[in-house]
Amino acid sequence: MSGTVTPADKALGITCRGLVYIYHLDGYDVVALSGVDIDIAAGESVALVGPSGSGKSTLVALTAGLLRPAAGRLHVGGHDLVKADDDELQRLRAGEIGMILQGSDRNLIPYLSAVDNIRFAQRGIRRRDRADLASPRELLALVGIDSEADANARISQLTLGQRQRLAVAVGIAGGAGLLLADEPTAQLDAEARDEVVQALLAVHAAGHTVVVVTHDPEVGAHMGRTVTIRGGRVGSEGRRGEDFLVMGAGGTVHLPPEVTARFPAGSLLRVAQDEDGVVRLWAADSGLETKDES
Ligand SMILES: Nc1ncnc2c1ncn2[C@@H]1O[C@H](COP(=O)(O)OP(=O)(O)OP(=O)(O)O)[C@@H](O)[C@H]1O
Repeated sequence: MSGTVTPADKALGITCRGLVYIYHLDGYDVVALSGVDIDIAAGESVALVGPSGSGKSTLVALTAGLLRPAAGRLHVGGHDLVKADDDELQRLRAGEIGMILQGSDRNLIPYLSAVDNIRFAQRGIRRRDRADLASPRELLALVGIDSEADANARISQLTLGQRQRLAVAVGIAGGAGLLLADEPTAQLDAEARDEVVQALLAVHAAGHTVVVVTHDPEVGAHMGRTVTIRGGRVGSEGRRGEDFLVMGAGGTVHLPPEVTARFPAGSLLRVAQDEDGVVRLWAADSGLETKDES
């Protein structure tokens, strides 16, 4: 895969502070995100992982401007997505923010060829900016779709893996500095999954920020960082195979389930810091309390 598409100066970072999102259903509300604090630097590659229903898709949909936060702050590059009006959000989605939705049939126009899918994605870009865009064949080469036959094939003639790689190319076709991908390797076998990962890495190497929602540890392992979303918040963060808790705004820390299982909701906890920097946490009514106070 070549790396000819280089918008390094265009990569966009993400900042979320206390981000809240609530789905309103008949008669009741579902709090999908309950205060997400996250910083993703321009040019990073990040996997969002975590249990089903923890809020990963909601977070990327907000970041793509497809949903609007109920509270909190959300910036993508220099854009304030809370304040942006509908026109600005639409412009961002057409150009600066690329999104691969969950489900392989939602990102491509089935009756167009691979090349025409990319051309279609580029039609929304202002004429004067179009000259700066990579050509469809450059974008296809970047994601490993090199042959003339595949470039001109209709979507139905491509394998599922090729379609997902094409969706990656379509995602950045408008010059996006940020590519968001929601479960891009679901339903793929290991070989096709690895090819999609290579396509995402090529896009990242070409200078784009890449954020991938995934349940697949193999996918997460290839990203620079993994962020675990748990119960609508950032639970922990993985770097080079090690998992860390993340200090949130105002000193909030989301403890891992094996720790919270030991402390029922409403438990009173004591916190102490040793001289060597180790922070200890224990229940106020445990034996340790007496021991420590002696
Ligand atoms: N359209 C919707 N209407 C109501 N509730 C929703 C809707 N979409 C998601 N939810 C709820 O919001 C919460 C977060 O869902 P979300 O899809 O963001 O999680 P997720 O981590 O992406 O899950 P998965 O890994 O299964 O895709 C869940 O409780 C889910 O049931």
